Amino acid sequence: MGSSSSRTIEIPPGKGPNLVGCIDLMVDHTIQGSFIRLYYPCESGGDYEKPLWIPRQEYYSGLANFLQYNRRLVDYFLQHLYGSFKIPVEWNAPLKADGKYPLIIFSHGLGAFRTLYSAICIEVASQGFIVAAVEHRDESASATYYYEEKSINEVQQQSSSTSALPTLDQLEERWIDYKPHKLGTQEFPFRNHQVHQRAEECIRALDLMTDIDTGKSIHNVLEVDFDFTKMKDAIDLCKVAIMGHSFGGATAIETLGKDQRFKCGVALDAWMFPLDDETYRNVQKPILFINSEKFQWPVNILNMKKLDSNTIQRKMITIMGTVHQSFPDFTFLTGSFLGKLFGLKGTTDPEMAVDISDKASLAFLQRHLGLEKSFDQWDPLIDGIGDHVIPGTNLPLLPLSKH
Ligand SMILES: CCN(CC)CCN(C[C@]12C[C@](c3ccc(C(F)(F)F)cc3)(C1)C2)C(=O)Cn1c(SCc2ccc(F)cc2)nc(=O)c2c1C=CC2
Repeated sequence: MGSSSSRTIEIPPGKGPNLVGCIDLMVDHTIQGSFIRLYYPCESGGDYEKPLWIPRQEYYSGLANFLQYNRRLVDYFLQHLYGSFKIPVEWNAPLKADGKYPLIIFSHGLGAFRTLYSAICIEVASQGFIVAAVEHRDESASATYYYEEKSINEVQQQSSSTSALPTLDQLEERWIDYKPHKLGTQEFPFRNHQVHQRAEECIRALDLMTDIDTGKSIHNVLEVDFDFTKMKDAIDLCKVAIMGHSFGGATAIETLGKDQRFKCGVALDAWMFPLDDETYRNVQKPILFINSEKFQWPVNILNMKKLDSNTIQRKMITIMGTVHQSFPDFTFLTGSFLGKLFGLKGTTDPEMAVDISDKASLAFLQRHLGLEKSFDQWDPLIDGIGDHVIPGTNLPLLPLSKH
């Protein structure tokens, strides 16, 4: 890492053979709709702009609110630092026509939103996947938005449009901020309700990707001119998996229990608290738990072990020298001093940590989606064999587990 002046902080580009395209998709405009940042293998040779990492100012004030620091100060600080920051993808580039791609649905953590795991999503897409990073409307995101029809009389003032689907000028933007659980109330029912809503949103995202694969005409509320009919027959709907970080890890497990179309899951530092007993009974699919060294605690690990099985592959590894924030993008975007101060970096180099997580994920996805790639070269990582990884957990578990 050069000195702070010469250092360029950036999200690493994908290591795979594909250039990565990116587009935002909201269908329909209501709070029940899907809001996705799509990463996909794209054609090379074009000259496409790179999209903003955090595309709207409102996300910064949402983050400031979530972080419970001085809202105006953090809002200003984050905007000043990251406001013009772009990610290494080709915005609105045409999909690379190369048969059917396996599909990953990605679920963000508490206080995050759809764009903050771009390093992982870009790497997976570069390896030949379509990745749909959903934005949850369960009030767990730092901020998110949807639209409502303007009251009818306002709309009548405008050109009375005949098209059934409203256009942006007839819609009102509505923002939802992060909602902390009310102190003094039970946190479990609140988070459990959210994890069920989050799973439904992942299922609806798969329904939307299924519509896109059938070539159905898609009305993208976000008036970007991406032609989704180009994705007809490009998604292998028999090879669908779900990934998520922290609350998103719990969401991945919940979704696997609800919808058999998802064939396996990768839970990155899962937060198991929101899950109910029925979910543990319902999940019958392979799961890879990739844990950080510092985030986990005994009860959370024991909840993961409740999913151990002799018949269904359930794997757990821990990447040493990592923290909870080693998975989201912020781990790349601060110098080591601030990074360690805010708990955004561990002692293991951030790129190496995410690289290990990505390789273990790809090996697990190849094994359980039946891919014909070379990701099986990283199979040892799934068994906790390799630099900076151990099998299972680093935690000294409760004596209970000895019996
Ligand atoms: C005070 C707020 N208090 C609320 C419960 C705890 C806040 N907190 C620890 C934080 C997030 C932290 C963070 C981020 C980002 C900067 C920045 F400066 F770089 F922007 C700084 C400092 C502050 C590390 C977590 O919630 C940890 N966590 C997360 S963090 C997901 C996330 C959020 C925002 C991001 F920008 C990136 C990633 N996702 C989960 O699903 C769960 C947990 C805990 C249990 C379940």
